[in-house]
Amino acid sequence: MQSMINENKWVTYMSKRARLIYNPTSGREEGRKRLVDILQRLDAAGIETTTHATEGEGDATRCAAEAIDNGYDIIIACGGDGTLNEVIDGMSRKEHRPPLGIIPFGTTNDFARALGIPRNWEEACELIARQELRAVDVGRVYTGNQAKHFINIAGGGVLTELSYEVPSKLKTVIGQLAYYMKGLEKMTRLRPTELRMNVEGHGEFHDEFMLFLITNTNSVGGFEKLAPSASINDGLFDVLLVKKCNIAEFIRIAAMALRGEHLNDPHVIHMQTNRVEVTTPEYVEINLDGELGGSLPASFEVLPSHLNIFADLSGVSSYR
Ligand SMILES: Nc1ncnc2c1ncn2[C@@H]1O[C@H](COP(=O)(O)OP(=O)(O)OP(=O)(O)O)[C@@H](O)[C@H]1O
Repeated sequence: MQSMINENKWVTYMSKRARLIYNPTSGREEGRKRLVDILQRLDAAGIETTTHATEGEGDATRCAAEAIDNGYDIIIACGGDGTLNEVIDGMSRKEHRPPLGIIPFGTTNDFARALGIPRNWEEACELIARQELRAVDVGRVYTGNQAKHFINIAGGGVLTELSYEVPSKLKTVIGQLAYYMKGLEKMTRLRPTELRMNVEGHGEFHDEFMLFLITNTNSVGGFEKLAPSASINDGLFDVLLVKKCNIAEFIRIAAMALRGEHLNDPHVIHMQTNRVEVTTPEYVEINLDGELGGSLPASFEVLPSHLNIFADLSGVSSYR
């Protein structure tokens, strides 16, 4: 607590304590280089910030949970979608969840893009300083009796394995292009998977599918029109299924998806729901926000308005 004299009156104000969790290897390692500037900017806004540099997988999850236990007023995730996913996972398990700030320094930054959080670090800090909060839905997935969380997308099928196959060094050097290069390589290995999906309100789907996607936002892997009706606070997932097809058809559907014209294709099934169960006789890995999240069988549910995130409520800021 600090005190100061303002117009001859003693005014007492509480400065806020923030825990900034950053991944020094994210994107082009920009977060690490900008750290001092970020701390100065937050300090000027009355936010006293301590930092934690993540050392590897799972570290951001642990650190976010500890920060809540230690009574921090604000948690800030600084990195890419993987770091953000881990922070959200750590926070979503807790009963008390302080506001979350996001400074995007990753390669794709899907969630920041979906929320209109600027890619420019100064503008992202400005949003945190302004302290306008937006409630957002979080996805919870159970595999066995283990629960994990995602903010942007969950999925399975051959192409969703893409993101964790791109080596981080390659991502650092050439950014988003790395995904597309790896994607082209993967096309040659494309094959369908037998899935049984129980979609609340829509019934059971049992067929061979190229992939399934369960999205919480409308911006996924650079495809900004993948689920045009998806909203981060409607209490619903958008589910997309692509039925068995050949490589040429799949490339055609992917090209249509870039333009947001895929939903009427006969190979594509699109639904909105708050709960999905997926089983398969095969071994199918699950992708959560771009990272490996276990394997099927799994059940997915929406936690409506589970987190409060610093965002621009006027809609003026945008990711660019
Ligand atoms: N010090 C570290 N060295 C290597 N990997 C780390 C380190 N700290 C965290 N990680 C791992 O790196 C993963 C990816 O990080 P992150 O998403 O922030 O960056 P990115 O992959 O460049 O961005 P994007 O996910 O937007 O493509 C995290 O899920 C985390 O498990």
